[in-house]
Amino acid sequence: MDPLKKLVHWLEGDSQRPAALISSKLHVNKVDVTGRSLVANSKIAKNEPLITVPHSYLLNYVTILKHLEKSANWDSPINSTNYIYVPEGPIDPIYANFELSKLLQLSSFQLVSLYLVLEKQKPESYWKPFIDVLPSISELDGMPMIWALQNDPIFDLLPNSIKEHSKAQQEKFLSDYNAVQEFLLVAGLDGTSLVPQDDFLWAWVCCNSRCLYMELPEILDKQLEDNFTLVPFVDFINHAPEDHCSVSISSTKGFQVTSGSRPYGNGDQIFFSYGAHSDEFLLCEYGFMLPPCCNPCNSLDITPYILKLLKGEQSEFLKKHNYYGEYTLTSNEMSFRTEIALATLQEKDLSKILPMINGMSEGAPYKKNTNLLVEKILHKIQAASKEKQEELRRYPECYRTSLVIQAHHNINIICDAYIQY
Ligand SMILES: C[S@@+](CC[C@H](N)C(=O)[O-])C[C@H]1O[C@@H](n2cnc3c(N)ncnc32)[C@H](O)[C@@H]1O
Repeated sequence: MDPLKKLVHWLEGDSQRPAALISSKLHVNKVDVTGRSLVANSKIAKNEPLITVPHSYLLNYVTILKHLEKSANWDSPINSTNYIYVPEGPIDPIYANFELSKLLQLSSFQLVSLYLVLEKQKPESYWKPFIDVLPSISELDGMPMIWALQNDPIFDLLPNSIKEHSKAQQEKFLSDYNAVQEFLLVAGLDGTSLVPQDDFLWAWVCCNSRCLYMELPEILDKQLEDNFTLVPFVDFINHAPEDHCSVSISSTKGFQVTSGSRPYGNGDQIFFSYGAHSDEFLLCEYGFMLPPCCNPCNSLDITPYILKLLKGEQSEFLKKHNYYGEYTLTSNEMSFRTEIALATLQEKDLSKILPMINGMSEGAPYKKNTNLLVEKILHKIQAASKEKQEELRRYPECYRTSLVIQAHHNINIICDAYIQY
């Protein structure tokens, strides 16, 4: 049976497992570039229920603890999880080694990724229908952090801000991998053969690109970023900048999707917004960008260029007033932080900047030089971007090079909005 049909069959439940609800008006489409997507196959009204996935099919810290307790000599610290179905079956000798106190030190990313890798190795996992439809690592090849981990020279030709973002992700990934290896070592297991780095990378990027917000019980004492779950079928919904359908989680029913504030016609794709994200963010975290000129959240970070120009006293002033760093521009406007920093650069008497910070002055005397400074910085950025694009021509065209070109194109659109030719 086709993996997608197996997933739907699994979600239909049986005499023991609850049933998910998937509207017959939804169809899963498979396109090369955007992967799978959900499409309406007949008219859908406003606020129509489309999908409900019970907790028994959600993969997160809570459900994993419930599955692991079967093989361990401890009970999950989360009370009243009887609503989560766990199949009968033999004890797993690997999970039997897991100590609760050590397990609870793992973050959501660490635990869910570890569990995905171990369950993927089992021919009979309860989660198999879900795991079999998760994307392969090659389907997530748009994520530059993967290029960096593979030492692909094309990574270097990306704009600096994307490189910085990806390097931070890479560090987080490696630190999560080390934490999991440490956990397995303490459990007396051979971590590197049980969880090879490439397998962990697959699981980690699946979590990163498919996680949906779900608050974890307070007793787990986790960080904000740990509050996520994976949700089969709902994770086929692609991103659009404006909200289409609405998603929510109920403690009794599970994860729910309704059509939201607009109706759909036959053939319309169902989207929801992953957040107000720029193409740079979408590329780093999800491995894609919106079509050129379609992303209203795109901005250009000129922080390093401004920081280089600031004198000690000016930096101290900006730090004192919480205006140090995060200087951005969109094609329509420069951020207020950027305006303050550029005015500070021009002023000897820094007390004169305070009325601007307090909203009592628009800073008119600084505007002309501010625009000149911005132009100068953007010329430098454009020159660096041009150099990288020329270097890129030495490489054969491929998906990665097309993404690098678009990333530079996005920069040029913003530069062109400010530079007088
Ligand atoms: C939650 S999944 C959505 C379903 C996914 N397309 C699939 O095949 O399973 C998120 C991934 O879908 C892709 N994606 C989401 N929205 C997209 C969009 N607007 N354009 C292109 N790819 C998109 C990206 O690969 C992203 O990492």
